[in-house]
Amino acid sequence: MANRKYIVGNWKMNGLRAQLSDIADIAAIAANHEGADVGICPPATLISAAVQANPGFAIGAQDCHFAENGAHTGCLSAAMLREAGATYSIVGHSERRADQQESDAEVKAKAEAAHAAGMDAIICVGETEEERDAGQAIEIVTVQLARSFPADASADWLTIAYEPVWAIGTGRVPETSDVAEMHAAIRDKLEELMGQGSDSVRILYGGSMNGGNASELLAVPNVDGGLVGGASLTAAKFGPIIEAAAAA
Ligand SMILES: O=C[C@H](O)COP(=O)(O)O
Repeated sequence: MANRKYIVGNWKMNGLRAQLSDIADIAAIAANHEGADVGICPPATLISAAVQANPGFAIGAQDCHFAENGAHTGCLSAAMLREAGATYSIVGHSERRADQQESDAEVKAKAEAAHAAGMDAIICVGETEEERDAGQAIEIVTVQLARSFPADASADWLTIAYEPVWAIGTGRVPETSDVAEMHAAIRDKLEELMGQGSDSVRILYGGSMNGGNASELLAVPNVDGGLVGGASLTAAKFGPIIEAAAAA
């Protein structure tokens, strides 16, 4: 089933208040391209201001804690982020899986916490270069997905992002045939995990997507959008990706 394309910009640890004007510029481009769904996940410090300045534009969080509250210094609960105005949260990004040793079980609990707080969730999965070279990419990613998969999952609130770790921020992009093979494997796994409705869950590709390669990547079967890092930081770079998604 063809899904409407969904493009999310993940700003990672980039952005001070001075960059709120970039979000406004991106929101304006998105408003002119109604054929695609577009959002930005700025640092948590900018969520509230970004939401207030851009009503109707989808601002998300980059992570949330799995607990409702408690002694977790420096962390933010899903309810806090929802109250700040985030309508969805990325969970399980590979940078967090690596830096914070986040387990699949934690990622699952985070997705469930996001949903319980009234947010949608984008669960990230992806293999390392060593795992791909060893021919294990599909096994690694589908097992990661199954173990990170939340209870009561529904396309109404769940999105999956496939991000090969070796393609993130490197300028390297997999062959489209490899992207197609992986997205088909994720689609099959979703059907196994969810049954009916699984074909409506959008599967994003992430890893060095830019204005030059977005059209080709978005044309791959089962690629329902993109999770974009570096090329989402300015309207000049993100605009062409939004245009490609709206035209896809
Ligand atoms: O969350 C976004 C991804 O990690 C992709 O980042 P990138 O577009 O800078 O490669």
